[in-house]
Amino acid sequence: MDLPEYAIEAQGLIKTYAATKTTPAKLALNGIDLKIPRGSIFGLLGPNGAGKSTFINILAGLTRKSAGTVKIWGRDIDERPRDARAAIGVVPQELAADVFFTPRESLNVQAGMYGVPKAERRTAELLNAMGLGDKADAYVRQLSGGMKRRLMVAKAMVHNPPVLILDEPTAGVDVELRRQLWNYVVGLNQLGVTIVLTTHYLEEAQELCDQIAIINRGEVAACEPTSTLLRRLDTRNVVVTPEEPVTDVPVLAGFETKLRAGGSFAVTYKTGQSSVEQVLAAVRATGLHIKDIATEDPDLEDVFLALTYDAPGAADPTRD
Ligand SMILES: Nc1ncnc2c1ncn2[C@@H]1O[C@H](COP(=O)(O)OP(=O)(O)OP(=O)(O)O)[C@@H](O)[C@H]1O
Repeated sequence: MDLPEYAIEAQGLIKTYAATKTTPAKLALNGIDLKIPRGSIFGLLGPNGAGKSTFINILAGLTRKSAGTVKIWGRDIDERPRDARAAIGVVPQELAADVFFTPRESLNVQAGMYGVPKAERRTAELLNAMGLGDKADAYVRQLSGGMKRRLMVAKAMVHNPPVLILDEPTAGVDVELRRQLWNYVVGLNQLGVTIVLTTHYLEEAQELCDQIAIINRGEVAACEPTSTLLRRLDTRNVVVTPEEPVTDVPVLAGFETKLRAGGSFAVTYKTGQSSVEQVLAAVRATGLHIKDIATEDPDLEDVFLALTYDAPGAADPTRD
């Protein structure tokens, strides 16, 4: 069978939520074009209200789009809605566990809904993979928030979909469980599952995703390989540790400086305008002796802020 080049393709996707008695109509997606390559771990980032959940809910068949086309695993959601939906597993943002079932029952019910024959069910395997093996027969209401979250990932995978979508999966999950969850997700990706996730943990997206789309006000502000996105920001820091720790940040002509822990300080420069050499010359000119230096690349937080807050229309009050 030919595999599609893209796990998900959206073109000209528009969603307007209809007005109600108390709220005006809301344009949540304003022409989204996105191609999510098969086999990738793709991050969808954006501020609150950017439209990420709307996009995911359209993929999941929970929200109707207003215009545009969407293909999941090459299947158009209008022409082949059932086939398209069978190709994705979605872990929603809200914890919506069925409190009357045990995890084992919950997975079996879900598998039944997707028509997975009993012989092909992987209930025990999925529960073990999510660290829930010993809770298989506990009541779901006795599980912690992190356990419920992992149960939802297991549920999303019962029909073995080639695409797994996680809407802010680590919100409210502690650091260790988050690690475990990501290890499992990366493991699935290595088996060939395409992963799409939304997260507010920018460091996490930077660490995990090979490609990132930044959504802002219902539009794609950027969609690039993570490394390209990071290179876009041309500011760098040089962290200088002087022989004698400083308590006041030195004033350097033409550079911004900030105090760091332990008497070090960071000097920010633009790669297009200056060089590390020039930074060091400016430091020496103040009479300081340099013990050590380190350079820092920008992190996604910087890129994100630059793209979402300087984007054209960002200050347009008519859009909210
Ligand atoms: N059912 C709805 N009816 C009307 N407006 C809605 C509805 N759902 C979402 N919106 C609005 O559409 C916009 C996009 O919301 P959406 O939930 O998709 O954003 P998001 O990027 O997922 O945000 P968050 O990170 O907070 O989850 C927001 O302005 C939101 O208030």
